[in-house]
Amino acid sequence: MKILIADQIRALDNYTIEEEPVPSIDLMERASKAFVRWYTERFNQSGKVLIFAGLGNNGGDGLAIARLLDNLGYEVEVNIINYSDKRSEDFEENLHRLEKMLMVNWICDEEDIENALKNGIIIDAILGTGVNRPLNGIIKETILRLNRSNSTKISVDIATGLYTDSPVEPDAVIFKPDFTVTFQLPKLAMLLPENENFVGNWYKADIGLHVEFIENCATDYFYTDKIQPKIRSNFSHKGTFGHALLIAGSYGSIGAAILASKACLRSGVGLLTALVPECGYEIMQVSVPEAMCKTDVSKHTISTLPKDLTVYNAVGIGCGLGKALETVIFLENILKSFHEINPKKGLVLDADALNILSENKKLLDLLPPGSVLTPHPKEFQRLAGGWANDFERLKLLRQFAIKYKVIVVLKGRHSAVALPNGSVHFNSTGNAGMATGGSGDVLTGIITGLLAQGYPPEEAAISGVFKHGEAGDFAAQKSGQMAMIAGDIIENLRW
Ligand SMILES: NC(=O)C1=CN([C@@H]2O[C@H](COP(=O)(O)OP(=O)(O)OC[C@H]3O[C@@H](n4cnc5c(N)ncnc54)[C@H](O)[C@@H]3O)[C@@H](O)[C@H]2O)[C@@H](O)CC1
Ligand SMILES: Nc1ncnc2c1ncn2[C@@H]1O[C@H](COP(=O)(O)OP(=O)(O)O)[C@@H](O)[C@H]1O
Ligand SMILES: [K+]
Repeated sequence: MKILIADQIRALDNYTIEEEPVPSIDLMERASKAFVRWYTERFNQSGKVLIFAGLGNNGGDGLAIARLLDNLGYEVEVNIINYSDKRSEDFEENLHRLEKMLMVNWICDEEDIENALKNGIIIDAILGTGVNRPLNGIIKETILRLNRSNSTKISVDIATGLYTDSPVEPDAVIFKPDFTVTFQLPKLAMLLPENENFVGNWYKADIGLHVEFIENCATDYFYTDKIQPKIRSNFSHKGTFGHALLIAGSYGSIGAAILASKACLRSGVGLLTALVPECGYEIMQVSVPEAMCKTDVSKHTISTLPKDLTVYNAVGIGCGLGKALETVIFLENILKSFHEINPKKGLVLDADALNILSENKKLLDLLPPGSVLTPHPKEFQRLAGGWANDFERLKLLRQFAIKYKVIVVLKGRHSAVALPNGSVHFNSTGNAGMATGGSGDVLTGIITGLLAQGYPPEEAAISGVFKHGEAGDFAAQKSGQMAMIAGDIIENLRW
């Protein structure tokens, strides 16, 4: 699914109005009905609904929502923030329709704000995607006061004051909803960690905007909400699904090799060999009998390039690897020789493999094109330097992927997969229960397994991240986020 910028969304609205065709007031009605559907599935008629509306189309939505909820028997109070003389046509029309049924309150000063605040659910329809400057005056005062309320708060389309696709000023006043119900497409701002408080849990409400227009819109940002794994042929055999090599573990971190190996096996790979330090041999053989195990000459670390690398279809390096000097030399050697092994082979680099790259930046030039790097934010910072805000981080991420022709998975809520063509695919699955040691090792195993089966690296990364999060969601359903551990993600992988 595409993520569009505010100007494109406006053009999409207008195109839908002209081409469907649908009068804009009816499109607003459709959007408001979609919101009301979401609302009535979650909240019953007990208690008040306090709607705070602006004077543009987001405000128009708010007034239509008020009328629809009133029709359904909800006790609705409408407060219009009187911040300007300008009103949109559809706002005026919805005000006209509403005033036949309900009295509205006009908020002009602080006393009006205090009078409007009662017990009830707060719906923010003050400003939407049209916001283009920091809030001030009566809107700012209203938002400051609403944010102090303990009531449940819901934003229509996007929180008032939050920019759709650029950073907000550090001291900006922005509405802080518990929920956002956004129309048709996710907005970029909602996927960035720094905006967490200005988004809450967000939901998408389909309002039937023009599909062909969306298809033709150019964008670098995508949202992965489904993937299509390959079907396994009935006549397939283990040779069909590739042979993966995982190079992982050091003394005290053999568990990382186990987690990555099990995840790789549960992602459909034909054969798996794990290369671990000598101290890991028995642990691996006992814990993961399905994998073959090779050991390094070094007792506690990985130090030496295996001789028969050409056998493998994909190699994953880094989980629990450590940063011993001999391991640094090993990584340099494998990067140097990788293109000779076979340029089509996939390579995944995670954890200490990335930390070694950060501490030896000249090694970055040896990265084989199409490699998959899976840093968490700290690892990415070490690799690429710091940033002032999440939009700048996104820019760095894209620049890094383009410069080194690699795929970078920046992990977290809505992990961002940046491709060498500069596009970024945000993931939809996963939950905070996955914020636990070893979850990243599981992801490395999954992506390595997909690469070994012949998935192109871009697809292996996007699909692997999606399935990893989905398995985390299944695990959380069973044991709850607090109780789940990385091994549960593996147990809940379903393809
Ligand atoms: N155009 C359409 O057909 C549809 C629009 N919809 C709604 O319309 C919203 C966008 O509506 P608008 O483009 O009218 O914009 P808004 O309602 O977000 O804002 C209204 C106007 O306020 C002004 N403004 C911007 N920043 C301000 C600030 N800080 N203080 C005071 N005024 C400020 C701008 O002139 C802006 O156009 C969407 O978020 C969505 O809720 C939906 O009804 C779906 C259909
Ligand atoms: N709040 C969250 N929501 C969704 N996914 C998360 C969240 N926290 C962590 N994850 C996922 O869990 C994994 C953690 O990886 P990482 O930090 O490398 O863990 P480790 O190094 O312990 O293996 C990543 O794939 C990340 O996307
Ligand atoms: K809003």
